[in-house]
Amino acid sequence: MKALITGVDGFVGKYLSEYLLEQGYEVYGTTISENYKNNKINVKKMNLLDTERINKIINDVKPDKIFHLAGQSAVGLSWEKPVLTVNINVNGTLNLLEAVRNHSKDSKILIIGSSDQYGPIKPEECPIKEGKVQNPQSPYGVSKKAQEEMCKLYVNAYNMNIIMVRAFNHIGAGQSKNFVVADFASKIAQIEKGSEPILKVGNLETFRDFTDVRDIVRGYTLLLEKGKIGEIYNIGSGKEVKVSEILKKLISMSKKEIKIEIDPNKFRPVDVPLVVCDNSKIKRDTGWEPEFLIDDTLEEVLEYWRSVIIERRE
Ligand SMILES: Nc1nc2c(ncn2[C@@H]2O[C@H](COP(=O)(O)OP(=O)(O)O[C@H]3O[C@H](CO)[C@@H](O)[C@H](O)[C@@H]3O)[C@@H](O)[C@H]2O)c(=O)[nH]1
Repeated sequence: MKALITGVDGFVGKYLSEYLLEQGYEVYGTTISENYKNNKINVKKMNLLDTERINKIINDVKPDKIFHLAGQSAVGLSWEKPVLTVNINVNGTLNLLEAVRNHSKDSKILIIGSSDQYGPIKPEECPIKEGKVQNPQSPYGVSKKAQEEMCKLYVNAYNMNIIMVRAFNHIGAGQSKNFVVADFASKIAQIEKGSEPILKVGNLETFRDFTDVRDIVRGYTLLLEKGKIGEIYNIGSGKEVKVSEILKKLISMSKKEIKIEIDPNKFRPVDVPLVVCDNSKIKRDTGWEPEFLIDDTLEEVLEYWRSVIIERRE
């Protein structure tokens, strides 16, 4: 069974490729980077906006399963780079769909969307079901909604084998500092290594549903094995945590005295206050259950940053 992961060198791609290898898949992965090497899988350099290259790779590999992870995934960054975000997330996905339609129509494709597509949610609408009307409030959320609309069209018009997932926040070792847990943990590790003991943070009042990335990649794999074509699935733990609580937990794992400073530059023009996943559909159709506990994942993320941050010498 051949699986192709776009964006294999990203945070989720690295975990997914390991998991698929363990499951016995022959793994192919695309990257935009010149430097990514992994001799356990077949790595192909590919830019999602290079249609010729995408067509060639899909035609050569003809994967049984495609996990489309490549994209611009940071909500904060999408406010700074809205055009890039839409180009990669909408046009890039469309280029992939066209290549599959032309050269490998039987491939099953998992398209990664986001809970950010829902936009602001009232407490009484939580946990959020897939049927909730979408009202995205960031360039990123709008791009992911548009991506999904294109996919629905390709299922209806061309009978393509596409399953769509809306992922809620996920965390783990190796995630970029654009995301809140990695941002906080990396700064705590820096402070432990001698930086000024001031932790600058953004909006601590929001609630998010955090899931360990290892649970997420297992869910993605189950969706392409057992999910229904043309359907949309939420994936997330089903539990909400306040961002201030995450900060408190991480700081309590450190022996250093740390002063918290609210930095207005870290606030976003619009920030969704509350997100909680109703995961009953993915559980029902695939048997997926989250396994990791958030406190254990936070410990591991902090340990990871401790291992990569170098001692500061004055
Ligand atoms: N990054 C960051 N966020 C902070 C900080 N302080 C507070 N926050 C708040 O922490 C929350 C989570 O921020 P992110 O980790 O950047 O995640 P997100 O905006 O919820 O987006 C993530 O989740 C989506 C699913 O809901 C994903 O689709 C998206 O790709 C991303 O992973 C936001 O309310 C953000 O304002 C900080 O110092 N850094």
